[in-house]
Amino acid sequence: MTETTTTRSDPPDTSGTPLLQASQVTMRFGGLVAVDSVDFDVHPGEIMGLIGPNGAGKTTFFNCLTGLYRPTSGQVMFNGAILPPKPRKVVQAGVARTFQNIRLFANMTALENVMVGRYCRTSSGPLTSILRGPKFRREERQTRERAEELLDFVGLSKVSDNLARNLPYGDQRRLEIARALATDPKLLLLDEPTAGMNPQETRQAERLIFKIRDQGLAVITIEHDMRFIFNLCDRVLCLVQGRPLVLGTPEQVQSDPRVIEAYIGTGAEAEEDTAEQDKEGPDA
Ligand SMILES: Nc1ncnc2c1ncn2[C@@H]1O[C@H](COP(=O)(O)OP(=O)(O)OP(=O)(O)O)[C@@H](O)[C@H]1O
Repeated sequence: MTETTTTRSDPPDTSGTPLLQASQVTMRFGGLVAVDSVDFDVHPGEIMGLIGPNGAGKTTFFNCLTGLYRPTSGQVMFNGAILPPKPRKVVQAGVARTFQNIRLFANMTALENVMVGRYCRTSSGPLTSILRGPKFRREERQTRERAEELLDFVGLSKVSDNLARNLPYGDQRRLEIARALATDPKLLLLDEPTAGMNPQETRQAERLIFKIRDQGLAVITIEHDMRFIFNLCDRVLCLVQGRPLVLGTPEQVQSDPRVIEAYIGTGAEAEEDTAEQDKEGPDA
């Protein structure tokens, strides 16, 4: 196994064909353009960050990259082929994701949750499964072994038999990542992986993502915690009102006055909204 690097490494080689390439991706909801002509790419071993104020279109863009939405226009290529428009096929192609709100099977154990992720790679048909034939039993054993390895990888071996709903919040987030990894992805998308975490859990999440990168996976992450994003990512794209504002290294993005303005501007608007609500009273 490769030695784990727990810091940003030298930038990965981006001279080859990107693993994922989004070209002019646009997503409209009626009259609202949630994502507007976005170009974006990610290479194997690269960690990309997606930032932007609330409502900038980050999750909608993620949904376009994972087959949940078919873009209104534009194209997403993954591993040399057009991304299939169905989430299940996207997973089989090698793209896995986690969601902003945790979506575990609450009444299943940690181990069972990870095993579920693995089933997209098994091939036993309904009959073999019902009869519990040799092929089924072999696949079931391999699935369990791989799930145990992944729980160990994310640091959850000790709680493998605990129900997901009884795990602390940070562990539930790591479990979601283990389940996503069980699908054998080449690209992992994380939607606000540290939301609600304390600083210690956030640092743990950072280390885990570096470990995943060190296995050769590409990672794209949405996050509002700028320290996390700028520590972690090789490149960062800032979206504002669905449009790409800046794409560059963390150093370039964090010092770009347009990015600072986009965030401060949103803060000022939020204050205006609060002042307006105060004038109208709580029942308005
Ligand atoms: N299914 C939908 N139907 C209609 N409008 C939508 C839909 N999904 C998102 N939107 C709108 O698209 C815009 C972008 O939303 P999106 O959730 O992608 O932003 P975001 O950057 O992820 O925000 P946040 O940081 O708050 O999660 C918003 O104006 C939102 O209201």
